[in-house]
Amino acid sequence: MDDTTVLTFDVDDFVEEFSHCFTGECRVSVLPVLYKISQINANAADLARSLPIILGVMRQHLKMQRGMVTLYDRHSGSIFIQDSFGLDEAEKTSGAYAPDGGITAKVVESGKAVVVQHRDADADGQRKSSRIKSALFCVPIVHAKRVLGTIGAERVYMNPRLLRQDVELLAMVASMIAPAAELYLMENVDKVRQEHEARRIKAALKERFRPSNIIGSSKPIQDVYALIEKVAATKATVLILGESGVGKELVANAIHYNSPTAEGPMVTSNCAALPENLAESELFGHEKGSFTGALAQHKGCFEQADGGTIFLDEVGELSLPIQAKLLRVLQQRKFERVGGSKPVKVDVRIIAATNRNLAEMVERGTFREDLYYRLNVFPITVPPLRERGSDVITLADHFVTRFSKASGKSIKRISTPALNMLMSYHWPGNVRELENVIERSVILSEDDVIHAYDLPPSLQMPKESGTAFGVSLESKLRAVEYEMIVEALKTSNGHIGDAAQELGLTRRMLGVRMERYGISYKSFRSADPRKWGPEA
Ligand SMILES: Nc1ncnc2c1ncn2[C@@H]1O[C@H](COP(=O)(O)OP(=O)(O)OP(=O)(O)O)[C@@H](O)[C@H]1O
Repeated sequence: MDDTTVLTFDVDDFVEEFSHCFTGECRVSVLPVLYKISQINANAADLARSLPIILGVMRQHLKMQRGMVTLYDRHSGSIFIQDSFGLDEAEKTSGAYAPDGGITAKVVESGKAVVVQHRDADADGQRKSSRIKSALFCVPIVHAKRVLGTIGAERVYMNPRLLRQDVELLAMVASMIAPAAELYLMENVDKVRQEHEARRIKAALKERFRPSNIIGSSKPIQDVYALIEKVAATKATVLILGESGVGKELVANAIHYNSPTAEGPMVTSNCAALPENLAESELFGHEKGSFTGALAQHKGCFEQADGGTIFLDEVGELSLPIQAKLLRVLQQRKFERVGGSKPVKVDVRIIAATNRNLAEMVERGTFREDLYYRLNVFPITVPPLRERGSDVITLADHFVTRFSKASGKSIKRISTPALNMLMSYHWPGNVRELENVIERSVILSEDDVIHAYDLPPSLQMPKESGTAFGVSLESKLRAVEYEMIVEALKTSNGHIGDAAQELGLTRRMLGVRMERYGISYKSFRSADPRKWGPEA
């Protein structure tokens, strides 16, 4: 059992209160360390270079087990770990502290030092001795009355006087490095913020691209999940095939973020968007002065992806000369930058995707056969939405939740006729089209329901979609009439009399209309609102 005490100090009071410890043998051991740190600070003009040395002194001379220096960006309200030792990978890569949690945040908020002491205690929690087992402490880096960051450390202490002395020492180090921290934040604020943003986006992407976040539970998409799981653990080249908008990029991300190099970069290059003359430089980089406008050396996508994954989207669009270069990288894992002669070696996993029929392109001579075989090591075909059955509804529900949340609406359901239309449509644009359709319908919706008339006319085309409605005024009116009848029958639980009354029609008039649309009252005797067809 241990017993924990948290103490908060104004650093100046603290230094005064414990200055008695700054005598005798303590003082003798502290002075050389302080001198060393002040030298480091004076010699290393910028913070990024002096911090590793200061942390080294903390580790070697002060025998601390963990140490970290954080910086505080007051504009974004974020606290970043600028440098550290002894932290585990997760702590290091998490990179930032939420301002509302932990002692670092407390120190930034209050501008006061915090010391957390762990003491030995009996099994019943009674303090056994005043001996401190270990302590965690954190002091603010303050300049011109503004908190710029913190220095924190953890150590096992047998002697409480040593703890006081260390806190005092780090408070002095903090005030020594404060001007350099101020300068660093001023000069690098954009970089610091971008790095933080990149970390945040990466964390968000990782979350978003977990296979469990790929919506759908139909058999064809479950087969895709199984392939993702199998191949993610390997370094094999993957070729993702499927129509436009089926979710190929999502699959590529799921493979990367579940692979052993998930912490490495994931660089996407859209091959279709690369102009012929720039494609080589974009993919493989260029040397300074290699062509007009090459003002500096540029690292291409392959180099940027070193240690991670490159995703070559729309690979079927690459020209034959670039295909030849790509083949060489796949064979040798090395290339030269444009205008360069030194080979660059990279360790990159390659994922390519296309909505084209590459085998056919090989036959026509527009895609290199050898490259095709190099890419086609582990093909994954993502099925079109029209073959995924009720995934349409699951995805539609998912997008309704997402877009209604984003727009501050509280849409609760999709009406039965609207679900019917979604299910009958052939979705040439696949999930992307469904996403756009739902986003639009959420904007149009005026109550907490997505109605058939909130859906775009393209979904009401009889020839393509197989629904009963067209785009003319007449057919729109029929769509509305159909929906009103279905809704009234649902409300009345299939009682034609009640439904007719609600609609202001006679029973006979409603019966005629129901017959016209092939609606049976029986299917509304079920209370399940998720039954998407009146005949279901
Ligand atoms: N199963 C899914 N679950 C959730 N969202 C999905 C799913 N599949 C696709 N999406 C969404 O649909 C949109 C299109 O997906 P994506 O860009 O991955 O398709 P693609 O096949 O790569 O398209 P293209 O061939 O045009 O590049 C994205 O916004 C994506 O988030």
